[in-house]
Amino acid sequence: MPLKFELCPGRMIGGNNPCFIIAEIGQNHQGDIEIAKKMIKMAKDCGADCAKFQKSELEFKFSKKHKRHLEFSHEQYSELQQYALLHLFLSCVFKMAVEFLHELNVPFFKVGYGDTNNFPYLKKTAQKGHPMVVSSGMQSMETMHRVYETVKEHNQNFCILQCTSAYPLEPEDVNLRVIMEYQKEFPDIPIVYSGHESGISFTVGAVALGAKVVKRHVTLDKTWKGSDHAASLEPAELAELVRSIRIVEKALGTGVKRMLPCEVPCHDKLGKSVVAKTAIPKGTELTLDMLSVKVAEPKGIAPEDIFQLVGKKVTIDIEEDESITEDAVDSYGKKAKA
Ligand SMILES: CC(=O)N[C@H](C=O)[C@@H](O)[C@H](O)[C@H](O)COP(=O)(O)O
Ligand SMILES: C=C(OP(=O)(O)O)C(=O)O
Repeated sequence: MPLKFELCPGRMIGGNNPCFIIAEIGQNHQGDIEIAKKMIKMAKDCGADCAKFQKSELEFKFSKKHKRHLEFSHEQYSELQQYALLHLFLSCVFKMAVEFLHELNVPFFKVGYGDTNNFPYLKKTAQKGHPMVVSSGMQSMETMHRVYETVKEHNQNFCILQCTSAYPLEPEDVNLRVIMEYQKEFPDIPIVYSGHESGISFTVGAVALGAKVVKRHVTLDKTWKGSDHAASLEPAELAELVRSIRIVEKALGTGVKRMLPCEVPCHDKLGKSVVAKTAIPKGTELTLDMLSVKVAEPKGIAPEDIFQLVGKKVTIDIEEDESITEDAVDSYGKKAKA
């Protein structure tokens, strides 16, 4: 079962692939297509991997008067998709939108937390066969198990994201440890983080914990009217988030623990060796109380090998504080170490 899959054409996620960074434009375009285009360009310029919108079919979601001015038409979405200079995808929020987004052929489907436990919708979305990112805001682990089973039956390429549905999100409610719980509960899918906090630190922390995709709301101005702006990143913050994530990814390294070439100067200066605690005449059989560990020149036997010296004879006279080198010990060396 894949821990990695292609979320957008040519862009794998999961495993050691770079974290996929989604700039959520959502409804922060204020219903103005020119602002929407500006935001797509801004997301690209800041280094995000994708700009995301939310497509709702309002008659299925809300009563008649609800914020109609914030919703673009199908034609406008097609125009935006043409405009998009980077991978654009649109989140689907209700049944009819699934059909439209399928027609629009967006690279992947995002299920917002408002629909995560809407199982008929989830199944229908999964059956469309596009890769999926499913939010877990407002849900329980039990529901997320049902979500996993439901989607998995129809679609192997999906990920689940940790999200707390509060704007702006306070540190004590972020619950980044859920990322690790999901990694244990759902080991064959990538885990994702969607943040509604202000600032970038929790999102960077989520990447350090293994989030393979992150999603943050973005805005051109946090003071604009609307519920999401305050929990959104302005361009400079988005750019900083991308920079920080890329640095943290480098810092995550390989996980292989060994002395790295960059540590050699430090080891040359501060690495310790086994030295003689007192003068040791040639032919003496070594005991632990004859040995000490110090920074010494030249380097001698490494401290971790000190016990292997016990019972061995020295082949030369060794002075107090002098390093004990391999050459000075009878039958010491590779064979003794092995
Ligand atoms: C569930 C979902 O879609 N949530 C989205 C993602 O975070 C939000 O952007 C909402 O659309 C937004 O907060 C709603 O704002 P208003 O309360 O102004 O309609
Ligand atoms: C609600 C959404 O996002 P999230 O659940 O990640 O906050 C969305 O993508 O529309």
